[in-house]
This record gives sequence, structure tokens and C-alpha cells, in this order.
Amino acid sequence: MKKITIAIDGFSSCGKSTMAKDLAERIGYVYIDTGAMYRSVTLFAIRNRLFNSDGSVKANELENHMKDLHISFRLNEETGRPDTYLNGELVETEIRGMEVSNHVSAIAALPFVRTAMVAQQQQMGRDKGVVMDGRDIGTTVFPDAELKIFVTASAEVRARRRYDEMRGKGQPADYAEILKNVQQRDYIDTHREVSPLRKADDAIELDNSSLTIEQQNAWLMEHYQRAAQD
Ligand SMILES: Nc1ncnc2c1ncn2[C@@H]1O[C@H](COP(=O)(O)OP(=O)(O)O)[C@@H](O)[C@H]1O
Ligand SMILES: Nc1ccn([C@@H]2O[C@H](COP(=O)(O)OP(=O)(O)O)[C@@H](O)[C@H]2O)c(=O)n1
Repeated sequence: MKKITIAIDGFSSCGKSTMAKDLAERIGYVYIDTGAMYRSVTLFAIRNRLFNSDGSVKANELENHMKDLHISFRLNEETGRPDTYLNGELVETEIRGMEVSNHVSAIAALPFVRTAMVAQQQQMGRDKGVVMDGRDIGTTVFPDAELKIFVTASAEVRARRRYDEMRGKGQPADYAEILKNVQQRDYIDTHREVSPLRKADDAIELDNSSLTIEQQNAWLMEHYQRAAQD
């Protein structure tokens, strides 16, 4: 089997990271959650009061702060999966909350944020052997990836999955608020000027609305084996 690059893109909350983490663990690849990077920049901006009251970003100020912002991943021995650190602080729980979810797509639309994140992602994946998930991995970060997947499911199915996940973790969750957030992020992510979310021409599409997690993992493994064949 040759070492390849695997790009998994698609809409919010459709199961990208679930399938990406499972595959990476099983084949010994590094998993990189690029959404966690945009979420970390957003947390930094919230903490440093870089949002105006109308939700727009104080872009010039954030740009000046970008050099103070360091995002890294460290393997969690217990879960076997990477945790996200912002300037050395574990932020895994905080970046998944609704406040960050409600602001992240505005941050991710800023060209200077994308340039900085994409450069780090390309560096992290330079030796191949990575499964990277996000919105622009197959189109912008690794346009030459040997395997590209584009995942979709209806907004209602995706909101239900996120709702169940949050409730399962004992977090407060409101289905209507989550659905609205998913729809708003879909809109901003597909309409922004720089690297909008879209299926790469050579990506394989997977609508997993009626697939179980086990079925989609098996589907991805099959595609990996085909793509990595010598
Ligand atoms: N095929 C599926 N059926 C039901 N739930 C799923 C499926 N795939 C993923 N999930 C669940 O949906 C939620 C969102 O999945 P996640 O992988 O975080 O999505 P994404 O990375 O696309 O945002 C998680 O709680 C996950 O366990
Ligand atoms: N490669 C990426 C990854 C995420 N993002 C942005 O970051 C947000 C959060 O990404 P995520 O993957 O954590 O979102 P979920 O699908 O987990 O809800 C997305 O809604 C996008 O606005 C992006 O623009 N480009």
C-alpha cells in the first residue's frame, strides 16, 4: 500500500470527523481536524473581544494578533484521538460550544485567517499519511490528494445528530437553535469569496443520511484500499 493523502470535505455535522478519525486510527495515519483550527481562532477572537455587537469581526485587530496565536494537536492517550490546544491550553470542550459555532463561519471567511490556516495544514500534511477533514481540503489545501470524499446529509439529519451528541455529553442543547446554526454556516461556508465549500470535481460524494456509522466506516475503508493500492 502506498502512503496517500485523504481529504474529507462536506457540510457541518454530517459525520466527517467520525469517519476520518476511525479510518486514521485503523490505518495508522495522522488525523487533522481543520475545523478545530478555525474554531480555535474564533475562541481567541471571542476572548479578546474582537467581535462587534452586530457579529462582524474587528478584522484589522485580529490580523495583528495572528502572530500571537498558536494552534496545536496532541494525542489524548485515553481516547486515542488528538486534542486541540490554543497557545498551550487545552480548548477541546470550549471550541465545540454554541458560542464558537455561532461565530466561526465569519472568522473562517477572512482571507488572512484562511491563508494562515492553510499554510499550517499543508505543513502538517507534507509527508502524506494524513486524513484531513474540513471544507476546502480537496479543493485548496491538497488539490492533488489521492482520495477525496465529499459528505452530505439533510440539514435536519445533521442537526439531529449534533443535538443527540450534545445531549449525550450532558450539555444543554436546543434542536431549533442547532438547526439554524447548521443552516447559517452552510450558507456562509458555500457563499464566501475565498475557498467556498464545494465538491472538488474528482471527489466521491457520500450522502450518509441513512447509513450507520459502521456502514460509512466500511465504505470509506473500501475506498481507501482502492486508492492506496500500489
Ligand atoms: N452515519 C451516522 N449516523 C448517525 N450519527 C452519525 C453518523 N455519522 C456521524 N454521526 C454522529 O453525528 C455527530 C456529528 O458527527 P461529526 O463526525 O462530528 O460531524 P462533522 O465532523 O461532519 O461535523 C456525532 O455525534 C457523530 O457521532
Ligand atoms: N477547512 C475548513 C474547516 C472548517 N471551516 C470553518 O469552520 C467551521 C467549523 O468547522 P467544523 O468542521 O468544526 O464544523 P462541524 O462540521 O464540526 O460543525 C465551519 O462551519 C467553517 O466555517 C472552514 O472554513 N474550512
